[in-house]
Amino acid sequence: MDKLKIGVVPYMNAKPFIYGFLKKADQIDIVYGVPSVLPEMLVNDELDLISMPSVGYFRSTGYEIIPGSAIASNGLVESVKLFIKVPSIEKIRTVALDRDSMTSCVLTKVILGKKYSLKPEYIVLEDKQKIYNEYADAFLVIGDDAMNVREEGFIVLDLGQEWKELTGLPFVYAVWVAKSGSGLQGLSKLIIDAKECGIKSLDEIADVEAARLGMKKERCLWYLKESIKYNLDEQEIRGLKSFYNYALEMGEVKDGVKIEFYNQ
Ligand SMILES: C=C(O[C@@H]1C=C(C(=O)O)C=C[C@H]1O)C(=O)O
Repeated sequence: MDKLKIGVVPYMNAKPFIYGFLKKADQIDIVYGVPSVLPEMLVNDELDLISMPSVGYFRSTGYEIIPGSAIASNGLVESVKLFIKVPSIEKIRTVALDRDSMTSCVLTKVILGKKYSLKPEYIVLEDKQKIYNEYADAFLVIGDDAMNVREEGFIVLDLGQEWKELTGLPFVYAVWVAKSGSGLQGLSKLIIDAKECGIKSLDEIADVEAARLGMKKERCLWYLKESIKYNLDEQEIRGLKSFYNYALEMGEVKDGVKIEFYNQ
């Protein structure tokens, strides 16, 4: 039988799932890609299943969400941050958005628009090192890099926390998605099993990640245990629907997309 090709983000937040997938290397091939490139690989049938940026799901049809798992936060996320260079939030006129991101680019627009009544110009942040130059007033950085930015001289907004303050809900950055009618069996169990295996091994994962990223193990463990949430339960689904409504109002997603679950 062909191996299942799973596309995942290369960040620490996906490592609990990856840890479990690696235990089934005889059945699974893992392909790493940043959030802005994975959806296209699913469309082109290069992959069977991906951690789909929530916005990617809401921009298309023909996908289904595998129940039970997500990459989410309920308050502080630590790895999705807006670094503001101007002296106050109200002074932001230009924002450079991490080119690797899809969901958090729209989250930035929702937070600045709805919480701070701002409509800045948005440009692309091609190279994260450029945030130390002053070519925009604020910079969105996601993933592991966001945790290693030198924060002196910036006002920093944690967008997971900002979302929680705006809505009182968790925020879902990515869901697990396959094409509708792909006929693949047992996907929900496969992902839940992988996640449970990873969650039992967070201590070991934190050790590896600390060495990989040059970070303290305690910080990695806190991030993996407290900041990132791995389940897609009722509250997360409410957060996802609320985000869809905001994104729709801002013209960022397709009209009429439903949250459809994969049930094979
Ligand atoms: C929490 C994060 O979530 C990621 C952010 C995404 C995005 O902004 O498009 C997509 C997938 C997630 O894995 C992060 O990048 O740190």
